[in-house]
Amino acid sequence: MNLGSMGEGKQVDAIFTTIALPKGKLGKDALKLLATAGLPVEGVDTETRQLVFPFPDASLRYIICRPTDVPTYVEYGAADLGIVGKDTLVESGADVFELVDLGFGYCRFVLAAPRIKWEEAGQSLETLLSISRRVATKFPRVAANFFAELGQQVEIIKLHGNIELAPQVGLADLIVDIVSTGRTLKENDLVEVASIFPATARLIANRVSYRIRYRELYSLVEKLRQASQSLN
Ligand SMILES: Nc1ncnc2c1ncn2[C@@H]1O[C@H](COP(=O)(O)OP(=O)(O)OP(=O)(O)O)[C@@H](O)[C@H]1O
Ligand SMILES: O=P(O)(O)OC[C@H]1O[C@H](OP(=O)(O)OP(=O)(O)O)[C@H](O)[C@@H]1O
Repeated sequence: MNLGSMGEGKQVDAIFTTIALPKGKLGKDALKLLATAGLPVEGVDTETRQLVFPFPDASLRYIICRPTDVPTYVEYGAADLGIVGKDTLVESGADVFELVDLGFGYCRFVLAAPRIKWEEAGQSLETLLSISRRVATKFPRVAANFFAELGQQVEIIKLHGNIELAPQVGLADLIVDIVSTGRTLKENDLVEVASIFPATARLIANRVSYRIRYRELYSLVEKLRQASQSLN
């Protein structure tokens, strides 16, 4: 919920609905979803330096965020709605409503190991984990939950990208990362040794604004839900 300026030099107290859009891999599909839902998208680009796109006639504005920041903008109410990968959402631990599985941006979390280590362990996860204790990941919360469920104690090393590098230079024995085509694992001679959970893009909402502005937001959410169904 935000107070916006309505142009013509005239300041009007208009309540904009703010939607946080991710730049990067999900940006294009997010814009396609908005267009399919009949929302304005003229001139919106998730990859430029313009970070706010207001549409006063529709009382709507989009803000362009780093994907990992989308849950934060929504949780704090700087955005009413947001589009974010389930992977990022779970990792953030943000207290938001998860409203719609939008279907695009499919990937899945895996535990992966260097092929040679996996073979040395006789392709047994138990054996592998008895000799491999350091895990590199961009997703420490997801990794910690996964190992806690297995009842395994490991050391988790947080990285910000190119996770597949860590086992090649001895920083870690294993990685927890998202996989889509599997190409990156293959190119780095890593193999999936356990599947954790799948992820797709989600529509999320700020808990307070979704309650207070239920009517407007519900109608927007339904348009987006129907658009996602028609695209999948
Ligand atoms: N290889 C992939 N194939 C398909 N979807 C992916 C892939 N990698 C990531 N995703 C999905 O796209 C989302 C955004 O990924 P992207 O690489 O654009 O940003 P990021 O680097 O994870 O975020 P940040 O820049 O904030 O760290 C991920 O959270 C995930 O849901
Ligand atoms: O299975 P694939 O289709 O090869 O995709 C998987 C890769 O995509 C993601 O990386 P990203 O491109 O987001 O870069 P990052 O390492 O900087 O996170 C993920 O972390 C893998 O490295």
